[in-house]
Amino acid sequence: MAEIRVRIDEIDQTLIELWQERAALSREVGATRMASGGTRLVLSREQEILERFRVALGADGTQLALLLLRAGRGPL
Ligand SMILES: O=C(O)C(=O)C[C@]1(C(=O)O)C=C[C@@H](O)C=C1
Repeated sequence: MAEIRVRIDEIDQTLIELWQERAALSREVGATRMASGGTRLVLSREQEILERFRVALGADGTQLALLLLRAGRGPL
């Protein structure tokens, strides 16, 4: 049981780091696009991402993807 908890904690730490990395990359892409006159959001891309998470994880995947997208773009 202790061993399993060690692995769970490792996974959680990786998830936290990936979350932070994704949010930073998302902000970078958004800033680059806006600097060249583009839009802040790309809804077709967001749909693709939502669909990928939904197919892989079901309804929870959709909720997770919504949170990921929100973390990258900040408040609307
Ligand atoms: O892929 C992009 O073009 C992004 O800007 C990244 C991202 C994302 O976080 O996945 C963020 C905002 C856009 O609306 C779509 C996707």
